[in-house]
Amino acid sequence: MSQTAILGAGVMGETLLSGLVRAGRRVDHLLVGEKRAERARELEERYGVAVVSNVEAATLADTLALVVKPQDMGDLLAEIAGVLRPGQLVVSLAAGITTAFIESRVPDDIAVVRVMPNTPALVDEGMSAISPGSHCSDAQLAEVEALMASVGKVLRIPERQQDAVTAISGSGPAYIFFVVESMIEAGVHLGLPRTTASELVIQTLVGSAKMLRETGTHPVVLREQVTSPGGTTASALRELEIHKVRAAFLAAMEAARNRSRELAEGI
Ligand SMILES: NC(=O)C1=CN([C@@H]2O[C@H](COP(=O)(O)OP(=O)(O)OC[C@H]3O[C@@H](n4cnc5c(N)ncnc54)[C@H](OP(=O)(O)O)[C@@H]3O)[C@@H](O)[C@H]2O)C=CC1
Ligand SMILES: O=C(O)[C@@H]1CCC=N1
Repeated sequence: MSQTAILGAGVMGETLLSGLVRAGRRVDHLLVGEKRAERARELEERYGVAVVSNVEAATLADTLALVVKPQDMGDLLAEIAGVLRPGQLVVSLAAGITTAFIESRVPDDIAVVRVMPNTPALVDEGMSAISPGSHCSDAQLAEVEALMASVGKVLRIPERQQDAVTAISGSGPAYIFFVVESMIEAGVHLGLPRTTASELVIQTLVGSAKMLRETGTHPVVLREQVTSPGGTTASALRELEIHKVRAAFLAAMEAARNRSRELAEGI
């Protein structure tokens, strides 16, 4: 089997690494590029994976997953470009960074794929959107699809949709955690013990998510089923509308989409 290297093993890089290990990928077919010695030791102990320099990883691996911050991508590409060879596949998981940005910094015969993953990959419920660069073959795109399928669902999308996808599923888990946190706090305000409020909210979230996925019913219909005429839910939803929560979600996701575009310009 071919060697895969993960360059940048922070939150998302380690999430991918752990998912590949869980999916049965042999650790001797994985490499990690990490510059901090302490972090390298931690990853070696936790996964038994070899942690090497970026240049060594880029020399040895067939597929390179770049999982550094968008602001660090230029430096990383400058560091490894000289050792890249024809036939290698570069997969970027960074927000904002376009395949054109990467292609302009690596040799012509390197295939590039852009991926927007999310952290639920940690529990194999990730959502990844993938887009091929200008000279990526179907087989190479399928390889990335298989790589990300080991930690959840994968969608192929045109690259022009990547900034919007980043705003929805890439950042999405944070919005959901924010809602959960807010509901737990509300439960505490209403006098419930924090543990009770947490259990109620988390199970409600899991149950609602399962209903959405398993019934395929539109969320409006599911919401209406909960909303008894003149009842408690109608009172709550009226407050959410008065406080413009729907408009706030739209504004928030537009801001995330715009930030993704800015990251591409190195702002
Ligand atoms: N977190 C998330 O939910 C998601 C993140 N992403 C993308 O994943 C990427 C990483 O994000 P995230 O994991 O959150 O960020 P982190 O800061 O947790 O991880 C980035 C890692 O890259 C390391 N790093 C920086 N420069 C280099 C280098 N030259 N060589 C090797 N490693 C390097 C950093 O080390 P050090 O700390 O020592 O600088 C750090 O460990 C970003 O591009 C982000 O857009 C995409 C979707 C979701
Ligand atoms: O906040 C960020 O920039 C990254 C990209 C999507 C989720 N986290």
